[in-house]
Amino acid sequence: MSTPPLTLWRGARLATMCPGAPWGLIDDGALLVEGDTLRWVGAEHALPPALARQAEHDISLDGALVTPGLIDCHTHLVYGGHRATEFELRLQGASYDEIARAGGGIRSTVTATRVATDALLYKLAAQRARTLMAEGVTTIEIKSGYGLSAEHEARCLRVARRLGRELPLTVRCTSLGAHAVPHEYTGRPDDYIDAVCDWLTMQHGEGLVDAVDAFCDHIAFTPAQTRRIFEAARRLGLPIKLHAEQLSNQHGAALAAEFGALSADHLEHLDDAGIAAMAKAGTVAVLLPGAFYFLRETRLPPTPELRAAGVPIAIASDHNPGSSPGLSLLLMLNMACTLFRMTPEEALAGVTVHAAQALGLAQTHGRLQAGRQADFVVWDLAAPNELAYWFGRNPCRRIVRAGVEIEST
Ligand SMILES: O=C(O)CC[C@@H]1NC(=O)NC1=O
Ligand SMILES: [Fe+3]
Repeated sequence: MSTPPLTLWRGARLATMCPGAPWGLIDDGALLVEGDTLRWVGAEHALPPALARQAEHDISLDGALVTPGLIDCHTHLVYGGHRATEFELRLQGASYDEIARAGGGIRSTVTATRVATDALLYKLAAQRARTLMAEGVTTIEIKSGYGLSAEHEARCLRVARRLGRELPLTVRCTSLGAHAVPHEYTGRPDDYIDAVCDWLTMQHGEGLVDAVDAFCDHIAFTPAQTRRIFEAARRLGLPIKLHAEQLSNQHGAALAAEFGALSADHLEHLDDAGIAAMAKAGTVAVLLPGAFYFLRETRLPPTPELRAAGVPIAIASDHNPGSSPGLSLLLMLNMACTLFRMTPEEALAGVTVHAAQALGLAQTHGRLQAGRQADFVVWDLAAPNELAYWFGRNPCRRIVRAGVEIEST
């Protein structure tokens, strides 16, 4: 079998995000790409001449900044309809909780999603994915959670899987049946949890699931109900994640850590016991500044305490129609610094190294390192801290995903 061609990208300022230097920075760097993999990464002067001579393509980047492909590790990209009217109601004083309890919120998007055709759900989700991709996103996690029945949850996961097949994008699918109780199960949450556990087996059998998630909060599911979802996931050998401590402290993060969760997400109400449990389990804290901002939250996630405890912090868009209808992961970098007081380097690690870890991709994605998938972005920027500094500007110049340059849309 013929070996794939080697392409040399030289004259780059590499923010490798590898340990050893801030940003893993290599000023006069080079990448050697073989097929979909990084074959060599380092200072250009150290590149073995014999290896350089094998390159069929030689591209000079004139000192441009290059980072790993960006990873959006928490989205709800597949849904129908929108919630702009709810946005107006909240501006007039209604709370997110009140709207949800009155049957709006997630349930209203479930209604719109169930009546949407597969073709429309795919078209809408693909448009959203391409918007994220235009900013250098090469990996996206996509949750279900707006179908809330065996049929419609599977439909949404199939749409997500199709995005990974048809777009130059790595897609990880997360089953989030325990997002809300659908109207047909009103007053019967435990019966609904039974149904979710049952259809999880079918989804897994069809290859639709990479991880399982739930919404553990006072307006959603209890820790006991969440535990049943986790036990079903464990029986299927599926990793878990959790929407935890977003609106109240249900000690969901500690429960997620008990099950060795890949991540616990939101975390505005996370306490010291939850932080310690996450640190011990190696569970990633996924912070979602878009939801914090859009819901006008005031309680900050405990970033200093997470940092002190050594809990890896990831940042994601949480794109969804109710709490975070934004499609700019770069803006999330700025918000992570401006609102959550993370450093620009922590924010970039949050959408590369730590986001990869939150998706179970810690060995293959998130760093510019030999042996990893060749996902990288060339930026019209000189310094890596500019990525969190500029907002409302897209400085992405060229995107390579799995060794193939993506035509900018
Ligand atoms: O409002 C929605 O449609 C989803 C909101 C989203 N889901 C969740 O569990 N927390 C959130 O912020
Ligand atoms: Fe979410």
